[in-house]
Amino acid sequence: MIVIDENMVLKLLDWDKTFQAMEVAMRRCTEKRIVQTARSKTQVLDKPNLLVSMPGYLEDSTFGALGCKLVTFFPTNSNLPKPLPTVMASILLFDETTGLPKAYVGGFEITKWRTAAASAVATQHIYAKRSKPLRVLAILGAGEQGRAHADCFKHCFNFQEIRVWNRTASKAKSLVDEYNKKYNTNIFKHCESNEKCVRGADVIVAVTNTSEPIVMADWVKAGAHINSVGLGKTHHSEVEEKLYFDADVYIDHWEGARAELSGLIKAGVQFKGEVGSVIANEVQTEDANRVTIFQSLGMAVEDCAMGRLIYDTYLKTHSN
Ligand SMILES: NC(=O)C1=CN([C@@H]2O[C@H](COP(=O)(O)OP(=O)(O)OC[C@H]3O[C@@H](n4cnc5c(N)ncnc54)[C@H](OP(=O)(O)O)[C@@H]3O)[C@@H](O)[C@H]2O)C=CC1
Ligand SMILES: O=C([O-])C1=[NH+]CCC1
Repeated sequence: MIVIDENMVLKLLDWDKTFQAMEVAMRRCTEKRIVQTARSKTQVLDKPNLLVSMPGYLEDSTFGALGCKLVTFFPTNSNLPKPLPTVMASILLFDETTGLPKAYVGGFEITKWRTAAASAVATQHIYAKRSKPLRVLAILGAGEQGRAHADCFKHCFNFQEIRVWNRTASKAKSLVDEYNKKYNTNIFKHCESNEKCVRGADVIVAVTNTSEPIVMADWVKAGAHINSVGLGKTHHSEVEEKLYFDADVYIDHWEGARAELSGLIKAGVQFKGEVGSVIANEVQTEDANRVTIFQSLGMAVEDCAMGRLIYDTYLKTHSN
């Protein structure tokens, strides 16, 4: 079995290929060329800490794979004397003919990259391909995912302003300073409040652990697109609930949504469709003034596609 550790994974990752892998995973999902069930969650007794297993099979000549991601979600890690990431992951790939384990692939970087790229794919297909404005991006949350989204959206789109807000302001300020230097630009701007960050933004990315809404309906401009990524207490705690009734809400996978968005479903929110069906041009939002929301849950087959991409790239670059 090949071991591809986090350092190696980071060397092999590439935004364009990650975007392509997410497009394929989402599209195959809608074409029913995947198998994945709702994730199973093992909670560490009375703590909020979870071990989550995400097995999946994706049929595709380029990105297809049989694999399982094991992900830990330990929000208490941020309070440790030496903080550790709150989301960590490992991916196992198996030979789809024999079932033999093929590779262990570190899943920490992959989880960041593929989640950010899934938001970018959703933004491209639900929003940008309708020739909607891409002037101001608002990122709420400057943790691992906030940083990955900042890199990914800088790479995939051409925003004139990328605003960043974080509950702990110093982290957003560090991100802004670091990214303006890294990209030799001044488009990254720190926002003192989530309201200032959201008002007037064309595209909004929420990537926090909040269990209280941080994107209020009245602040969101007509026709804006929101990627809500954070898990929080439920998978829809970042956006004020009333906005879900006035928006077209897209999901990554029906089965995952039924299991993990039961709160929204019980409240009566209807989902417009999977992102895969938008990629396939089967569903689209027609009204330019309607807000769109991608409620990102994350899918096992996204990790399968990434495992395959990294495995193949590793073999190509380490042929001996
Ligand atoms: N949909 C998907 O596919 C995936 C979703 N996720 C989810 O994305 C979220 C972010 O993950 P990640 O960046 O790795 O986590 P980090 O721990 O690195 O960052 C957490 C962020 O949430 C903020 N936050 C925590 N509590 C609150 C609160 N009450 N109000 C406002 N902000 C708060 C933190 O702010 P501060 O700095 O002030 O503490 C920080 O910006 C998590 O909920 C995670 O489960 C992760 C992977 C995949
Ligand atoms: O899909 C994923 O890996 C996750 N979703 C929420 C936390 C981790």
